[in-house]
Amino acid sequence: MASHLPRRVTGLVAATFTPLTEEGELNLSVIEPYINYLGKEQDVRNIFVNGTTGEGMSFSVEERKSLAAEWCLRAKGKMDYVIVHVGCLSLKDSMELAQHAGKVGADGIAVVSPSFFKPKTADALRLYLQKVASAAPTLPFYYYHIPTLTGVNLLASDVCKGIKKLIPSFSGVKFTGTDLMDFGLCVKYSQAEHLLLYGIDEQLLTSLVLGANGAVGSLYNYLGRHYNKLLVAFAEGDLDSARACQFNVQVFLAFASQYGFDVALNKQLMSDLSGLNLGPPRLPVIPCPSATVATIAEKCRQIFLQN
Ligand SMILES: CC(=O)N[C@H](C=O)[C@@H](O)[C@H](O)[C@H](O)CO
Ligand SMILES: CC(=O)C(=O)O
Repeated sequence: MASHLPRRVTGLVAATFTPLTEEGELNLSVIEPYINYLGKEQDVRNIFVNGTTGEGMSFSVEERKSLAAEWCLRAKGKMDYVIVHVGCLSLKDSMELAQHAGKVGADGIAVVSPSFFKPKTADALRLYLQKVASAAPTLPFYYYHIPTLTGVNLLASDVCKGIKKLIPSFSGVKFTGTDLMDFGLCVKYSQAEHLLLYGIDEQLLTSLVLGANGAVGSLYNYLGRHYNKLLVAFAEGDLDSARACQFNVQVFLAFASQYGFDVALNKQLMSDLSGLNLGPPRLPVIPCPSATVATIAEKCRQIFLQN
């Protein structure tokens, strides 16, 4: 086991989309240019793969392994930190993916709660997370809290209680929720021991005030540079500029929401804005009409190229 402390992830973490061919198969060849784009064009040095944005739950264990291996391989020397999401409905599948993530060189793993049979108590969820973590005991472990998608409404601050004793590799929470009291309690109880990564990009600024250590989200794929300005402004105490950055994102998302902003639209928007060909989403998600994507991409350029 390494004698040094695990490196800490800070700043922006792009939750990557999964590149597919027109036929809906993995398109691994896009991963290397994707990583180059994030580094060079967006100044983003951390990635979170196979999560919500990456439609991770829609892929088979084998596909998820291929993706994790390729992202880790191509990220070497270019990204500072790769977190692989390994949550599944089956505990055994998650354990297999956790072990695999360690073998291919991930810097950390994250796990959502199972969402068909749901844990009824924080205790039950902690025991589940402990099992997954035990398959890769030296890999930094993150709990991924996303109640709107899992339907598991346990407070993250309850899940984190005493978790370090159960999971020695516990390193933090990816908190994708709007309950800022729960988020605040996570920060308070962590006592700076583990990280709080916030996951609702449109209200990142609020989480920074409460002590977020970093941000994981889909918008950092194409608005990384913009969000880096927000982080700098906040760090310098320039709240007017930080708010202006955040409000621009809110104006943009309010516009995009009128068209039903979802992972399909988001992925197609990324293809349009980056020039990468990420392909369609996987069923049951349905692609968005290209005219709609073009309208939203245009709005995005209008807002963010001027500011
Ligand atoms: C539900 C979902 O996908 N949440 C993402 C992260 O967890 C966010 O990055 C959102 O995509 C983003 O905040 C836009 O709503
Ligand atoms: C957005 C996000 O954090 C995820 O894709 O899981």
